[in-house]
Amino acid sequence: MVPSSQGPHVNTVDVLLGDRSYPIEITSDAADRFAETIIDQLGDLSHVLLIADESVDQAWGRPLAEKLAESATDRPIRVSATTVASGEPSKSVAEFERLLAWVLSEGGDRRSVIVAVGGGVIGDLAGFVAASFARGVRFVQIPTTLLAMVDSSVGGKTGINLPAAKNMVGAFWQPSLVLIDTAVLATLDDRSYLSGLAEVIKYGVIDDAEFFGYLESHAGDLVARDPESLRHAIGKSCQSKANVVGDDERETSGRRAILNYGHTFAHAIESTAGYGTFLHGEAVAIGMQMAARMAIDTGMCDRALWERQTRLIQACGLPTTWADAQPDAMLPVMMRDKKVAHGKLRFILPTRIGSVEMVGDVDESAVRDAIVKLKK
Ligand SMILES: NC(=O)c1ccc[n+]([C@@H]2O[C@H](COP(=O)([O-])OP(=O)(O)OC[C@H]3O[C@@H](n4cnc5c(N)ncnc54)[C@H](O)[C@@H]3O)[C@@H](O)[C@H]2O)c1
Ligand SMILES: O=C(O)C(=O)C[C@@H](O)[C@H](O)[C@H](O)COP(=O)(O)O
Ligand SMILES: [Zn+2]
Repeated sequence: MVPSSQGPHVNTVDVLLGDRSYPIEITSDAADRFAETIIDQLGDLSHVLLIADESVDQAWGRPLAEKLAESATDRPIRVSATTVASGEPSKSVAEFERLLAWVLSEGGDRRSVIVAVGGGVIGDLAGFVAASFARGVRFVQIPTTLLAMVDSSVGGKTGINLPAAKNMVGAFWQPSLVLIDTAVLATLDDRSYLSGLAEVIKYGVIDDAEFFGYLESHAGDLVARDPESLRHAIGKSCQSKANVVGDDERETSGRRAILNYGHTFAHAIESTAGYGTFLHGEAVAIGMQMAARMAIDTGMCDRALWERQTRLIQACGLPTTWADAQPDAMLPVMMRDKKVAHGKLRFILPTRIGSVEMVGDVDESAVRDAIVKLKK
């Protein structure tokens, strides 16, 4: 991304959904232009409600709020701002209710626009507030973690957790705009950063064998946050997700369910370990290993896939096993997965690198075996 006299280079990926289409703008060192971009792209904008993760508020939330208030001198914009405590426990009914009350007390109405500044927790939570308040107001995603840049800010799945079921309450509600500035990642700790690489690896396994090969040869660069490899990985991931969501916005045809690879296990890992014990990406890494293990054991894929996936996950500094995994605790939680149909679990399992299938009618013993085999 080379800055020029016209301003920084912007790589745009479009999510094509008819009248709900929107651009994902990927830039570096351009966050000071976000206020202008929001004003230009959203048009009729009189009130912005900015919801930021407390850990990025000072560096990114407040400066954006000030710029928004200053930018439109001809047509002043009222800006309200609040913060949310960092971490998965904030994706709760209590925090959702607090934010709805806050929007109301700030005089929010159907013309208000919610701007989410943070990782997947803030995007999911603030997006659900946007989907719910006054039966839906527009919202903008400004992702500040790698995971949010490559996955959660795109596609319109918003929601919160119930104590025993991850993402169980929510809505499909598309953002009007996604603004990514990779410079924001400079303050992200290594554990949270690496967690985002799990969802990047997911796109390689489910959709794009060539990209998987790229990740194998650039894992070291990505772990070291090499800017060029990072921009490539973010662009490819957003394009894969945009294609899938464009084909099946609400997971009705089954196509979108491929984005759930590893997630039936991952959500049970997050929930049974206690929200916040594992970062989402860490649980997805272990969940993809459990799913690949099931695929080998049921003859759906060969061992080579398993070996390549294991090596890549490990090269990205992510866990591949969970010593405390308890099938008896995980199975009841898995039965609340949103892919369950007619009381039966359905899994996304790989057939080869770049291709997965939805599989129903899996024996419970195969699920238990996969969990136990990854219990090291
Ligand atoms: N909606 C979707 O399609 C979708 C997709 C994938 C994941 N998710 C959800 O996203 C959540 C995980 O997202 P996440 O990994 O971004 O976690 P997160 O939002 O909890 O962020 C991780 C940590 O990084 C901190 N942080 C964020 N940006 C920072 C920055 N720039 N500098 C310093 N610290 C920063 C946060 O305070 C937090 O402690 C999970 O709840 C998961 O279910 C949703
Ligand atoms: O966008 C999707 O569709 C996904 O499945 C992306 C996942 O990475 C993400 O974790 C999502 O929130 C899981 O959705 P859920 O429907 O299983 O709760
Ligand atoms: Zn995920």
